[in-house]
Amino acid sequence: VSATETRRWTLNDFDIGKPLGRGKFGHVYLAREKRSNHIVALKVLFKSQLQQSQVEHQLRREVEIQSHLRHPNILRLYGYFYDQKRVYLILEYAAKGELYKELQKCKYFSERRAATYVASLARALIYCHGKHVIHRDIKPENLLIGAQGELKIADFGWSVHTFNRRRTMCGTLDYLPPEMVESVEHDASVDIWSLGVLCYEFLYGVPPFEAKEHSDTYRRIVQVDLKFPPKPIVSSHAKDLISQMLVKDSSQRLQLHKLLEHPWIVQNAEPS
Ligand SMILES: COc1ccc(C(=O)Nc2ccccc2)cc1NC(=O)CCSCc1cnc2[nH]ccc2c1
Repeated sequence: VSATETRRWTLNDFDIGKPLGRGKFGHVYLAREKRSNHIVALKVLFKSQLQQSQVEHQLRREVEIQSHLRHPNILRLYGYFYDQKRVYLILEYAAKGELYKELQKCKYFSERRAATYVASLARALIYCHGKHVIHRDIKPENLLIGAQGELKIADFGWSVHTFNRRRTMCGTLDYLPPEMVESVEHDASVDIWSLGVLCYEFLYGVPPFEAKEHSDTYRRIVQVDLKFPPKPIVSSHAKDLISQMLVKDSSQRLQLHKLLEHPWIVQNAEPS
């Protein structure tokens, strides 16, 4: 299923399997490309809904962004096609499923598992930033697990090229950094903040600024009200790394390449 093939895909090229999930704009199915027997995820989007939500341009831009991204920790978009009523995205299938389900099952991850995931996400984000793409939506719901247990950033519903930064609010508040919650200009350092929130949630099972009311979460984010509970026991290296990422002044946040040299990552992440 090489994306370079400029062939016109049609539905007849695929055997459709079980539903994998339901997104806002449509359903996702397991599918097998008939000639290669390659297993993929086929996302079906209804043109009517895309038009209603005026996201066709965003989808086009996203397909454009995705077609240039090739990284082991970024879910591939192999290609797309459409018919009268629907647009079909041919996506990589992540055999071990959704990360947030795994996190719910384990409550929280070991330091080795958390560090391995954080390191692979850091490498994927360094790669994206190198291509002037900031992701801005790094949260458990947007992460999948590949057949070898590797993490895949899977949803580019909100990725933008840095030159046209948008300020629309996306997803839950929990993962947004102060500059987005206060909707001021932002840059690639938003991904470092979100990675810090994710690292905290991997280790404690809950995001750091969680609160009952949106207004309380908002206040805890802008005040960077960061607290480390006594349980589960987490190493001081891990807390030090999180404290260097969840910094209000985006210019003072730990740089992603520095993260890969942090003692907690060096001592705990599996070699890639
Ligand atoms: C690169 O990825 C994507 C690229 C684009 C879009 C998208 O919909 N863009 C959009 C739509 C409308 C308007 C504007 C933009 C979505 C994804 N990614 C997913 O949807 C992830 C889960 S579907 C795949 C998949 C794989 N492997 C699995 N294993 C278990 C479940 C599962 C599920």
